Amino acid sequence: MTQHAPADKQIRVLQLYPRDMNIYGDYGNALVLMRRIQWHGFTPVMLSYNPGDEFPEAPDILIGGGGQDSGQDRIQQDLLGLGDRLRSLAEEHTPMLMVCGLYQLFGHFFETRDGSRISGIGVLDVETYGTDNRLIGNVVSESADFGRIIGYENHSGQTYLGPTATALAEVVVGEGNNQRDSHEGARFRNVLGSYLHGALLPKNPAIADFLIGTAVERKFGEGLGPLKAPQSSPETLQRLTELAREAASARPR
Ligand SMILES: NC(=O)CC[C@H](N)C(=O)O
Repeated sequence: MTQHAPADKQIRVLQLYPRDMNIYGDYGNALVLMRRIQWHGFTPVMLSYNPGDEFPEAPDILIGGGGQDSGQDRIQQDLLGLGDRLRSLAEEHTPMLMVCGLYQLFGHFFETRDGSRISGIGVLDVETYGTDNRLIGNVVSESADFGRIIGYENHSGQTYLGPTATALAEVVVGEGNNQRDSHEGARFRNVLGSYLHGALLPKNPAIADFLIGTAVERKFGEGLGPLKAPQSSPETLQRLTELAREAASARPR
């Protein structure tokens, strides 16, 4: 079986700020994308961007993870410098997944508990306020676009959607964006923001395939075929995913 697609069929995945923004298993999202891109018959290319780097050309998918408030503070200036470029990519329907700390900074701002503001780039119409309450534990949520989304939250910031934001999902178990409404995450075009780590994509392959399928459609004008994993049947992969989802859903918070 051919495991490698021709080099011209590359899908370029760009990880934003992996040095500072990459906790609670977020790197697993990058690994899942690499593997599934290959299983879908394309060549994955992993790129990283840290403060001061040259921004890689033509990324097809962007991902970003969570971090401490101090990490968010460290990347703030650099991220603001990328604002125009990232807003254009979002407007052009580039698929992106931003988790927790970078979800907050893809919004307008994160106001920490001491009242200082870490500015965001406003791709998503959301605002975040630090609180004394840390929201921790597994989350089960329902999304119109992706079905049941399961993950793990750990944040003290609480996020509120503005008038032009759409929630990614509604929480069934856990807290999600905040303790007042039941929203989890946000979506603008193909940009998904979510509080869920764990990592998110191993337990939610529907979201991984949305990111990959959107990238493939935009770049090559074709849809995704069936998954071809060299060592496992699709049924085995499905079963492993289900076991992980069941285990996470059954754990107490
Ligand atoms: N897990 C995270 O990314 C946390 C983000 C932010 N520092 C908060 O506590 O809200």
